[in-house]
Amino acid sequence: MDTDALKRMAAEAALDYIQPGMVVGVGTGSTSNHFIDALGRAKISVEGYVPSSIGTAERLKSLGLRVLDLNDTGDIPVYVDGADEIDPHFRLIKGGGGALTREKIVASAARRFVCIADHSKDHAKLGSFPLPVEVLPFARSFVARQLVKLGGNPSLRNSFTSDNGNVILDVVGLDLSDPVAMESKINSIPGVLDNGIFALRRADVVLLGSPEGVIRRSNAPQ
Ligand SMILES: O=C[C@H](O)[C@H](O)[C@H](O)COP(=O)(O)O
Repeated sequence: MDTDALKRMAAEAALDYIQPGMVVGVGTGSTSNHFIDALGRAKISVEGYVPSSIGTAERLKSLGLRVLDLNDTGDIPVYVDGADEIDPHFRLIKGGGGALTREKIVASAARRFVCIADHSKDHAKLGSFPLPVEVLPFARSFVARQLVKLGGNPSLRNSFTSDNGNVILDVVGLDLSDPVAMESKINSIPGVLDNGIFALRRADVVLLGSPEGVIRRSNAPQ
């Protein structure tokens, strides 16, 4: 079974967490795109969807699904999104597609975060995927120097501007053995919008597509 089929399997399993009348947060990326397509087929009568990126909003609209502005909703019952790495404590690295800042905002506004991925994203510890950091263009070089002081080796993502008009530094070499501490340290650098460590706001449920079926892990009472 190819990776895309495993992503689709996890995405379709996330429909179990969607109830009529809900406001649903929707992530970004290829796995989230499968989730959007599954929503389009399922036609659940939700109140609407809060997208984590312009691309996600466009895909939702193209399927006739109602898009809501986060500023017009209260707390969101559920957020569904993919990840680049997942550790056994439900902590994540995200931002391979550069949508990490809005993703973290919508995830933080959600009462339950359901993370969907193929099983290759499952890692004993975080750190093999280069950590995306969204940075104001004005502060790019300054932030890069601070990341080097933290032990990292940043490189500018080529020809990429985020939905918020910013650049992404992809950082290798950081010690992520304490993800909460590193998430906070990086975010305290002036000019950093956010970074792709999701440890302060972890996933609550992880659904992994695997050749044996969907592996379900839960971090919270259902
Ligand atoms: O910025 C992008 C997101 O964090 C994605 O959710 C993440 O990169 C996973 O993407 P994919 O589902 O395409 O593997």
